Amino acid sequence: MVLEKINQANDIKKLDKGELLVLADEIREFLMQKISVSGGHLASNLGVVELTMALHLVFELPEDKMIWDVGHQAYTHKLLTGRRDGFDSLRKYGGMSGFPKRKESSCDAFDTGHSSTSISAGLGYVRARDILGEQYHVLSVIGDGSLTGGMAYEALNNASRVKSNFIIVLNDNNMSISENVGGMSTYLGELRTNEAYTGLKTGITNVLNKIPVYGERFVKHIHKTKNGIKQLFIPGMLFENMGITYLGPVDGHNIQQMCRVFQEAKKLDGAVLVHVLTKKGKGYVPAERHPARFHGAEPFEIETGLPKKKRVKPNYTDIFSTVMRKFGDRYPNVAAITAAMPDGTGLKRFSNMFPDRFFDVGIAEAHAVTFAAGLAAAGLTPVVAVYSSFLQRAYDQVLHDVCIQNLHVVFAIDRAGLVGSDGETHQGIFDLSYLSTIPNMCVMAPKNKWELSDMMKFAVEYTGPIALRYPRGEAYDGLQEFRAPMVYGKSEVLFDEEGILLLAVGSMVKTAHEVRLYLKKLGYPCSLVNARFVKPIDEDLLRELEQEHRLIVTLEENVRCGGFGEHVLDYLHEIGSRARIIQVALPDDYIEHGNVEILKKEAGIDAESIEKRILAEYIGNSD
Ligand SMILES: Cc1ncc(C[n+]2csc(CCOP(=O)(O)OP(=O)(O)O)c2C)c(N)n1
Ligand SMILES: CC(=O)[C@@H](O)[C@H](O)COP(=O)(O)O
Ligand SMILES: [Mg+2]
Repeated sequence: MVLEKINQANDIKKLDKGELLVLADEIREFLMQKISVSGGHLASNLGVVELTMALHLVFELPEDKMIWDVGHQAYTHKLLTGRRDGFDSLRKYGGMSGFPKRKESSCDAFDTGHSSTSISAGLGYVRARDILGEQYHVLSVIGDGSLTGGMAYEALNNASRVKSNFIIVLNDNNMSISENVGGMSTYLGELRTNEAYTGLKTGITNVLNKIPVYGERFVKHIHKTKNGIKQLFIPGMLFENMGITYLGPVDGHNIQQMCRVFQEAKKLDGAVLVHVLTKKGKGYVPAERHPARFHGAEPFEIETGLPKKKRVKPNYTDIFSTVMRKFGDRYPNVAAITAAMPDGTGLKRFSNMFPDRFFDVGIAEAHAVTFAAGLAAAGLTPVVAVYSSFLQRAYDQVLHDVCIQNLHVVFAIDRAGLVGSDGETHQGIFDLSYLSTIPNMCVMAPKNKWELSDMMKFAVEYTGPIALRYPRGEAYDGLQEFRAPMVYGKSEVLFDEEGILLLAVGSMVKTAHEVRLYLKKLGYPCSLVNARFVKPIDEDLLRELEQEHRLIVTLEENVRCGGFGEHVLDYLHEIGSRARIIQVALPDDYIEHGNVEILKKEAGIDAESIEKRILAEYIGNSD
């Protein structure tokens, strides 16, 4: 196998042309075999096999700095830098990350996970290189979807001022996770289908393929100047007019052609954008046909493309999706917004039924929030459906544009809590903290699937900024007998006893229920309260219950710093409570990838760890 000859960076340079073609096939086969077992970002990775090979043929690693935007497409890069064995533990606890990680390899120049950061980071490298008088190349590889993110434009605006070489590779597969959106996408589409380009491409192919030796000399000759290059390629005037040299479009599955263009790009002064055309899912028919389904794939059968595990119970996203579909009919003023995640957030059904009130704004969370503020100011009821970790992008917009004006924007925050295999960039473990700091904001978390629906109704009928957060994965369908009406700022008492009080938020109500059953078996009376509201906390109830309980345990799937437990503790301190407090929360740290159950155990927020902690505290202080 040719792939076995690749054991470290730059090994690819030792292969001949024939072996390179075999290697591309072997990489695709390898990725399909591994990802069909582990799950992972298949379609994006299949699309960039040749592109990554060409980059590794032209650049020197780790000296040159290669920055992958989002980083979900860096599997071939990992393979070409000696990490083949890591694929057996891909995205597993303690195993290889699904994203570039500086601590994993010296060939990973920058950690990514969230989109549209690569040009800024690359420019930072360029400026530092020049100040320090160092000599290496910097290249940022960004997808067409990621080019819809505001940071990318801010970075291009600054990149146009740089005088030394900086290469931006635009990997254009005409897809984000779903269809790409917006004016830039349309512009790239025009470049792709430009008749003149199609004609020239034929010309280039003729030159390069039919008369290889003389053709190559000819190409070399006219490549000597920037203008010469432009004779071969149609300039992307938008970039050119900004001061960024545009090369392309180039066939992203033709290694030789890409190598030539990258060699030329290396010679140019200033920022240069190489526009590479690829096919998402290339080489695996189901992924080519359904790139969105194979963007982030669960383990699947290679023959059919179908998932290995059939989902029996709905997840929280499904419930949200159903509710939004109903609300579209019931509330004509409700509009829905997503930042490039119509499938992931469950808004697809709403978009099909109510296209006029649905907005996919691209990977633009900050814009999504201020856009929602505008809709709210004008009389609509916007629901921003967004993953917890991506909303981090829009903290100021939530504060400055929504909350200061006390506008009625609903934030439906999915993937709140530990998400698992995507790891630290994607864990949704900070939202309770960062949202609780904002005046006027109301923050809720449902205990089960019915409460998600009730909270959505409450949120849509409320009149100010309001957020509800729910986790990735299967919706909890226990405790269905408890469905007290929603009242602003009021918690729900599930069991009222004495001694120990478990005060749990959202997903942790299920865990607290398990803990309570265990404690009851041991003979300890135990109350259980579903907090429902994290902001404001139910102070009246706390004042009442702290009298009857010697130990109060707060439980949340959020970092301890600034979280629910701290707010409760603060209040209890204020009223001079003498109750003992245990805060069950995540540590002040980033949590790596892995199975959620393992991560919970590691962090001490699983039922067993909590039981041990409570018993130690309660029995140790039982006199
Ligand atoms: C800030 C942020 N929002 C949303 C996402 C989710 N996301 C990951 S990849 C992706 C699409 C990226 O499209 P593109 O850059 O074209 O890469 P492709 O998958 O097409 O190769 C999205 C929306 C993210 N990673 N970061
Ligand atoms: C790379 C990225 O940001 C997304 O593809 C993310 O991995 C999706 O996560 P879910 O699988 O939870 O939708
Ligand atoms: Mg794309």
